Amino acid sequence: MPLSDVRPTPTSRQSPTLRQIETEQDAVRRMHARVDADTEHLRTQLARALQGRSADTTVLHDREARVRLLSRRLRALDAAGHALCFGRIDTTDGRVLHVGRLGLQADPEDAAGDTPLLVDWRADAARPFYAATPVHPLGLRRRRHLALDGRTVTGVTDELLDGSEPGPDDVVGDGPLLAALTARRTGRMREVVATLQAEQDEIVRSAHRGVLVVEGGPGTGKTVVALHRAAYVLAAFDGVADQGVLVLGPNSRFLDYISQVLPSLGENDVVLSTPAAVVRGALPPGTVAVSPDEEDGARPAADAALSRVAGRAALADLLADAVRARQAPDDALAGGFVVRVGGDEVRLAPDVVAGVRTRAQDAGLPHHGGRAVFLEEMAEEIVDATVADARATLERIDAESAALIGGDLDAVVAGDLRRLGLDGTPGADAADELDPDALRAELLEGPALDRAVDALWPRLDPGQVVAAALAAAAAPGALPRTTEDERALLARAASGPWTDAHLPLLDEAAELLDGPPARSYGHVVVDEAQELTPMQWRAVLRRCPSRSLTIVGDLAQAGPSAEHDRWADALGPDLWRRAQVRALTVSYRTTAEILAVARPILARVAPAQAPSVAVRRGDEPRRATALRDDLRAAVVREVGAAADLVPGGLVGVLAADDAVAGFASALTSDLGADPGTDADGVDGSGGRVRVVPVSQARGLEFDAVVVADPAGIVAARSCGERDLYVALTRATTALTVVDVD
Ligand SMILES: Nc1ncnc2c1ncn2[C@@H]1O[C@H](COP(=O)(O)OP(=O)(O)OP(=O)(O)O)[C@@H](O)[C@H]1O
Repeated sequence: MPLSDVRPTPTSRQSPTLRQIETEQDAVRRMHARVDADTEHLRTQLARALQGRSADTTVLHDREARVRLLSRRLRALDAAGHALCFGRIDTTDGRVLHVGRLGLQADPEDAAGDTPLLVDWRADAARPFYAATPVHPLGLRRRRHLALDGRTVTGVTDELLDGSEPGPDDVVGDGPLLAALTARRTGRMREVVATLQAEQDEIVRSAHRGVLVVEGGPGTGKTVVALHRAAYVLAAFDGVADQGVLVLGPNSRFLDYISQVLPSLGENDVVLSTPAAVVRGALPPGTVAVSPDEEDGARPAADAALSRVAGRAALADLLADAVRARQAPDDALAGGFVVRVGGDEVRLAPDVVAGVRTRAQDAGLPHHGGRAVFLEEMAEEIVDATVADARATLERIDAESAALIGGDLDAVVAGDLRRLGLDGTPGADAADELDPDALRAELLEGPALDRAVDALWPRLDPGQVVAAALAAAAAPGALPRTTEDERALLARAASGPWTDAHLPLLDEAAELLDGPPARSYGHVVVDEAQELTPMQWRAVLRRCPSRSLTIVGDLAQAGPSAEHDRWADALGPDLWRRAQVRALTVSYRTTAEILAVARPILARVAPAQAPSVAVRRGDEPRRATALRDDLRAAVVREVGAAADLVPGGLVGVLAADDAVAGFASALTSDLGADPGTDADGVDGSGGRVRVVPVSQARGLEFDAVVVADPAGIVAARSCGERDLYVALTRATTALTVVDVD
C-alpha cells in the first residue's frame, strides 16, 4: 500500500496501521510542541543577546559567538518544520528512539526518563537506524520509517531485523527507498536523510578529518553522500561551523540542481560555487572577462585544451620561476646598484646586492612581502655604505692635510683652540654628523630608492607572471609530453585575454605575489572531482588550510581537461598522501537495463572499473534510427513517447553541445513552449523537457532521457566517449537513443 494512501480517520481504529499511525502522531505532536516552545525561547534569548552592549572586545566576541549559535539552532528548528521525524528504532530489550532532523531533549515531566524526544540523525545514537541489517541487527528488533506531511503522520513501514515474526504492532511493507527512487524528478535533488543506505551512511559519518575520496559509478549516490557529509561535518567536527564549508560543483546548472539539499537539512550557511567562480571572486574585478551566460554555455574546445595543458602541476614551478626571475636576477646586477642620496651617488657592488636578494628570498615571503624586505635591507646597505664612504673621505682629507702641514690636523686644531682659551675637543667630523637613522628614514619614505628598486625587484600583477610562465611553457622541452599544437596554444594564451582556463594560473600567481586568499574554509566538498586539473586542486587547497576535504567523483566520466585515470595521479601527492578512499557500488539512479546499455562504453573508457549493480529493474531502453535530415523530427517524436512513459516527469534531451540549439528550437515549435537550453518547456502531458548540452550533463538526472545522435556526441569532443557514457546514465526510468542512419 503506498504510504500516501494511508490517512488516519477516527472511524478505522481497528486497523493496525492506523493504530500505529496514531501512536506516532502522538509522539510527533509532542516533538512539535517542544520545537514551538524552544523556538519561542530561543527568539527571546536571541533578542536579548542582540541588545547587549559592551565596549569590551572579549564580551563582544562571546556575544557574537552566542548569537551565531542561537541563530544556527533557530534555523535548524525552522528547517525541521517539515518531516521533523522520519524514523524510529526499537531495540530487542524494548527501548525506543525516534530519529529526525535535529535532537530534542527528554521531556522533564516524561515518565520515560532521559530518553530524548528525538535524536539528531547525525548523532551516534542514530547510527543503528542506518547501519543495522538482518545480518548485523546491532541490537535492533525493528526499524520503522515514518512518512509525514507537514506535522501529520501519513504512514509507517517497518523492517524486522532480528528474525522475529511480525506482531500486531508491526506494519511490514515496502521500504521507502523504492518510493524515493521511483518518485518523479523535479529538476532539483532532494535530501535522502530518511533512506541513506548503510554503505553511504558509513562514509557520511566517517571520523576521518583529512581527505576522504569517494569513487563510484553513475548514480551510486556520490553527490548524496557528499552533501550529507557536509551537514554531518558541520555538526560533528569542532570549528568547522565557524570556518564554513565550501561545496564545489562543475557549473551553475549543477549547483542549481543540488541547491536545495543542504537548506532542507537545516544548513543554510554552506557556500556553493564552481572552482572557476571561487577563483574569479578572489581576483580584482574584471581580471577575467566572463559573463554568467558564458559560464553556463559550452566552453570552446580550445579553452578545454588549454585548461588541460596549462593545468599540469609543472606550471606551478614555471610560475614560481617567473616570479623568482624578477627578484634581482644576476644579469640585472652586473653593473651594481646606483642610487642618489642627497646630492651624492651611492653605489653597491653586485655581490652586496646579491647578498641582499638572498636574505630577502630566505625570508620566505610572497613576492611583495619579499620586496619590502629587499627594500629595507638595501636601505641598510646604503646607510652603511654612505657612512663608510664619509669616513673614508674624512680619513683621506686627514691624511692629505697631515702631509701638507706636517702633523695631525686634529691635534693642530686642538692646540689652536687651547691657545684661544677654548675647549680643546675638536668638532664632530662629517661621518659623525651623518645621522644613519635619518638617512634610513629618508630612504624608506622617499620615492628614490623605491623607484631604483623597481628596476630590480618590481611590483607585479598576476597577469604578468602568468604571461611569462605560459611563454616559458611554450618553449620546446619545457613541459614533458606536449605536442606542437599544445605549445602553440600555450604561446597564444600567453598574450591573453584571460579566460577561465587561465584562472588556476592567475590564482597561483596571486598567491606567489601576495600570499593566500583572504577567504578560506574549514571543510571543502568537491563534487564531480574528476574534472579538476592539478592546478585547480592547488587553488582548492589554498582555500582549505585544514586539508579537510570530501572529494567525490568518477574518473570514467571525466571531461576534456582531465588527464589521469588514477586518483593518485589526478589528485597529486599532497592530497593523495592524506587520502582515505571509499567506493560506492550500488546504482540507485537507474535500472539494470539502462546500465547494461552503458556497460560496453564503460569497458572502453575505464576497463579496470567494475560496473555498478543496479538496485532496480525496469523497461528495456528504446533505440530509434533517423536519417540526418529527419533527426530533429525523430527526436521530437521520441521526446513525446518518452514523456508518455513518465507522466508528469522530467525529460532530458542530451546532445552534442553544438547540436543543442537545433533540438531546442525543434522542440519549441512542437511543444509550443520554450525549452531553451536552460529553462523548462511544458509538453502536452504536463511534464517538462530540458535540452542540455552533454558537456553540462554531469551529475544531473531526469525521469526519461533521449540521447540524440550518440555518434555525434562521441565525435564532438576529445572526451566524446566519456560524454556518451554520462548521457546514457542520466535516466531514472526510461532511456531512448536516437541514432543517425
Ligand atoms: N539512499 C538513497 N535514498 C534515496 N535516494 C537515493 C539514495 N542514494 C542515492 N539516491 C538517489 O539516486 C540518484 C543518484 O544519486 P547521486 O546523484 O548522488 O549519484 P552520483 O553517484 O553522484 O551520480 P553521478 O556520478 O551521475 O553524478 C539521486 O536521485 C539520489 O537522490
